[in-house]
Amino acid sequence: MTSSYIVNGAGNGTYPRLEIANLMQDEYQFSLFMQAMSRIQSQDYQPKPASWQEIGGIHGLPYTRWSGDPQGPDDDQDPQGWGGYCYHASVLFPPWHRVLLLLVEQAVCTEARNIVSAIGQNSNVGADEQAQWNDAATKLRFPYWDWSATSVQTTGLPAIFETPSVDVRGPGGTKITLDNPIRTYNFNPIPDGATNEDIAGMQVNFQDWTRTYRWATNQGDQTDDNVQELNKALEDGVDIQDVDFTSDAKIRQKLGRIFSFPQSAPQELWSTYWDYFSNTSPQSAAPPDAATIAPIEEPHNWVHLTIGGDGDMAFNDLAGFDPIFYFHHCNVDRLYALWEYVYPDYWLGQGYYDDSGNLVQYVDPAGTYQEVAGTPLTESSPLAPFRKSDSEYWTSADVRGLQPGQGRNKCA
Ligand SMILES: N[C@@H](Cc1ccc(O)cc1)C(=O)O
Repeated sequence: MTSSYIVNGAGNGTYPRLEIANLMQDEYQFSLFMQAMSRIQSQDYQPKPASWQEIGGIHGLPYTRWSGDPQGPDDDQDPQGWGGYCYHASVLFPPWHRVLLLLVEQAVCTEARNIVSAIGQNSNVGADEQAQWNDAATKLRFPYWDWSATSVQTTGLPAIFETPSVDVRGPGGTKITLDNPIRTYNFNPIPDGATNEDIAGMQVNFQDWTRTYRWATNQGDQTDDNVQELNKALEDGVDIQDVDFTSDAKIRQKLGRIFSFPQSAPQELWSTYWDYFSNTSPQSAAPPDAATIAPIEEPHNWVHLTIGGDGDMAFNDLAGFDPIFYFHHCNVDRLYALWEYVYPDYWLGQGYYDDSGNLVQYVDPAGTYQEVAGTPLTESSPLAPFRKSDSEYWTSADVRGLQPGQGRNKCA
């Protein structure tokens, strides 16, 4: 049997994830990041579990096993329910996506180190320059896009996400021109199960579209991103039939409410507050301030819709293929880390307390590829398909918190 692809993050010590604009200031890191992204998106990239096609396919479609977990089940365990691996509307929403980010970061940083090793063979590269590349490969982390910055209201989506080609620094002062790997992903192949449909009067053609789109313009061969419409949605919001593409100002306002939790709630409400922070469909009874707090998942959903329009990011099934998904989730993960720092006690643990003081377990609301709906969820539930060893999956407890003593947080 082929072995599992063990997820252990970027490696090489602890370095900050940078905002995309800051990453671009570092020519060496930015070059390695963009080259590594291009390479993992190429056809037949090896190792296969670290290829974009495979990583992108974990979240939603295709409803098949990720090649990094060959010991996982062969089939969708709950064909009536959700068929991807991701958790939404669930207490596991923040930690599951945290581990997905460890995987994509590992794939990119590993490839960046491969690029730097090859530079080491290049006789036009002197010792000083080699040291710069080595340093960049050590420090590189997956960048985030701060959609919560006020500048987004006026400048919209940063241009780097839309420019068709990008020049980066090559070895020995050369220039490398890349098809921009963070603008779109070219499917290889289009995921099984992708459909063409009419959604709120917008025709989406996922079964035919050979690449990811944001606010896809028209159809057939003419399809492209409609950045103007995307930016209009970010700046002012757009309503199409019943779908609300929320403006960035409203998204930011909603985000503020995730930091309006009470500072020191009684212990029996700790898990309830996690429930009301982590997801849009809490299972515990509403705490006293339910009307003023908000879950991180909600502004997160709005960003998906506003960036995607009638394109991939707006659909759980396909969002994971658009490169911007991971910049968005890196920002969500950053906000989640800040929240953990402010509210270190609030945590799902083993469940919540009901009115009679009984401990009640959360359950998986929708099922996943690996799990049937109704399965109990605790801090020890496996976050499939991510393995921390051949015999164990990562758990939420493993990736909990920034405070000393919380979780085991061993990801360097
Ligand atoms: N389905 C979410 C938005 C969303 C889209 C894609 C995702 O991966 C996640 C969330 C909503 O309608 O609010």
